Amino acid sequence: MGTALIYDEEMTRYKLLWVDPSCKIEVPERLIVSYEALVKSGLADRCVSVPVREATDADILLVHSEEYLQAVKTTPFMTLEEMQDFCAQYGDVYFHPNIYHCATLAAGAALQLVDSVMTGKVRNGMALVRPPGHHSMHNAASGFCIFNNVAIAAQYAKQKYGVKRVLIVDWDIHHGQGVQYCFEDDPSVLYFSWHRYEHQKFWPKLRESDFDSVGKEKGAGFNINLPWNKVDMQNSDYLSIFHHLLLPIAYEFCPDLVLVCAGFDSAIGDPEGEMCATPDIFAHLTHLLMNLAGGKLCAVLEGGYNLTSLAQSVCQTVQTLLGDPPPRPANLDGPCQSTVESLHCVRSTHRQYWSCLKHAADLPTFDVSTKDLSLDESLNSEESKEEHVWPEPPKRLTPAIRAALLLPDGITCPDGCYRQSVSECLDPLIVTKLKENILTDSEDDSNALSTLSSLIDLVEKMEKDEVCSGLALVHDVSKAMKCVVPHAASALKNRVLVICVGDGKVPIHVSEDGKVLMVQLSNKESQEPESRYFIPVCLKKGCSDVSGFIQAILSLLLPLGYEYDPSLVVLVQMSDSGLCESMWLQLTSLLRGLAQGHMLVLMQKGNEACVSPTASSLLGDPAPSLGPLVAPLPENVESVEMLRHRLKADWKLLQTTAQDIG
Ligand SMILES: COCC(O)(O)CCCCCNCCCN
Ligand SMILES: [Zn+2]
Repeated sequence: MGTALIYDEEMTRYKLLWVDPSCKIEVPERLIVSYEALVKSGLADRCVSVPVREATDADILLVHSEEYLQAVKTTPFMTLEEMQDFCAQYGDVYFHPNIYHCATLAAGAALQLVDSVMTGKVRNGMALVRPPGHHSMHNAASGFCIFNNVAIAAQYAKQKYGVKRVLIVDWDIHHGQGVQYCFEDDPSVLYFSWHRYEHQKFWPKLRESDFDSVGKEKGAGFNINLPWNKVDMQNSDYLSIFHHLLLPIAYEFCPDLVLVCAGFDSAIGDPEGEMCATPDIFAHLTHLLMNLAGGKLCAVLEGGYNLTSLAQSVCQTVQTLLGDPPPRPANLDGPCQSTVESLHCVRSTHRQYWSCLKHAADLPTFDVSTKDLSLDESLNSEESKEEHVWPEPPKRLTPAIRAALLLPDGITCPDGCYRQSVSECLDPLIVTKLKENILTDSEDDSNALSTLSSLIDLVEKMEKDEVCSGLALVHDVSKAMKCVVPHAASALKNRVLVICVGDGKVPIHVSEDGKVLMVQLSNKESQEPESRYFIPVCLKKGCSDVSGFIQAILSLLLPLGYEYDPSLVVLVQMSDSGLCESMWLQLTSLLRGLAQGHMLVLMQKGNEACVSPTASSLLGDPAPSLGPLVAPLPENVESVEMLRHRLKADWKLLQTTAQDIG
């Protein structure tokens, strides 16, 4: 199934007709440069083009009042003065004779996207729309928004498709107060928004945008606000919030549909956001959401005012929706102090609502609301705002072969995958190396020899970007590891992240040089690790504690993986991994976000049934939903937390509390 792209140039046909400094950034070119970048990059052609439609009155009345709709309907017939008077009652929004029509198309586009995804016509999609939506309220326009496109889409999905749970992720840099108000008491819609806040000094300057607005009555816990109290936030800050706040709750909530208020004013260069996160981060944010709801994800454009970073960010998002692995995240750092404070506050505030946060620390004792008087922001006047420059996002080449499989005879190769032939012509150099290090002389049977040298051949194709990912079903995964890992680590620029799932003994000694980072997920008592680069994660009852396992992945393994930034991931399914298939597929899919998708999966013969589903993960298909999660086993939470506490000095992306940051 493909990716829908919804765009209609009619939505470029309105603009600001008078002088208003607060509205001048919302220009038609925003849509034009975004669409043109998708066309120029060839991404538009890879999408399924879906037409817009006009939202009906009934659609709009799902969120807005009759009188508000009627009032907006009169604007096309207003004089300029009447329009300006009409705007004066709202904040930071302008009207135009054609804006009502465009607003019905923007809302209609979001509904077309929901229809396309919910009917299975496409897997996911993006709608490029204006006017944006997340500020508009039941009775009022606000912040360039007329109708709340995403809120209408959520109500529509519930009403028309009986969707039980909708997750709305709002990565726009402004708080979508309109969405918050709409679903405040509704436990079927989980609204997550991060937003520039600066202790209520930044627009829309609302007290209810702070982290303690958790929702009301039945909706308590289903509204999550992450305030950015400083600017210049970076990729590490954004990833930390996803790993330690949004994703654990999202997996526990287990949505049937994910809607994204995809505003790109949170990208570097934007005059509103003044953040430093680079456009490629949106590939990772998208990727990290794509394994929820079985991949049913609808992204709807909100803000984004730097035409360069907007266009780049839109392309990063769409390319990931198409299944291409994200680019390697450039030089991640840890989250900054302000981020960790906000993270700490939100986690402890939501602890009572979400079992994944039960272990979260208490609210910090120090007064988090200390205005940072040291650097008076007002000094930060126009002149001193240096022009941000950033490199073009890395070319995300899509290797000719997305997944190459090395399978024993008799096992069919799943569709879309390339069968790695067991090489006949063995490279004598490799043969000797194998004989010396791996094969005991007794069994230098040609079969093992050819399998292992084919494995090496596969890894080399991955290094040359001829192949994106690989899967090998072998007799002995330990031997395969001993053959592949040292070989891959020996290449100069390589860093190899090895994840072993299962209780077998890891057959590789991990040196301190950092070329290999080994993580073993098993139910073996966690002994003291031999080296800084061997991390044993002990999960009782194997991996049947699904929520304990997903917690370990999201708040331990992924932060480690992103910070380590490997060039290759080797994922080993030891014989007795005891992992349920859907958990295994979530792990495979999530790890694809690393190493630009260069992942080699080693599976023990006997797990034939798992080959095809794993291959579809390697092809970019979303993993099936895990279903609603119960509380993780306390002893698993305990062991993961202890490990995290021990490792966070070395691995800064593991920090979640103000104390952590030291
Ligand atoms: C939902 O639309 C996307 C948006 O959130 O970006 C709208 C932002 C309105 C920002 C209003 N203040 C502008 C001050 C100009 N310096
Ligand atoms: Zn915005």
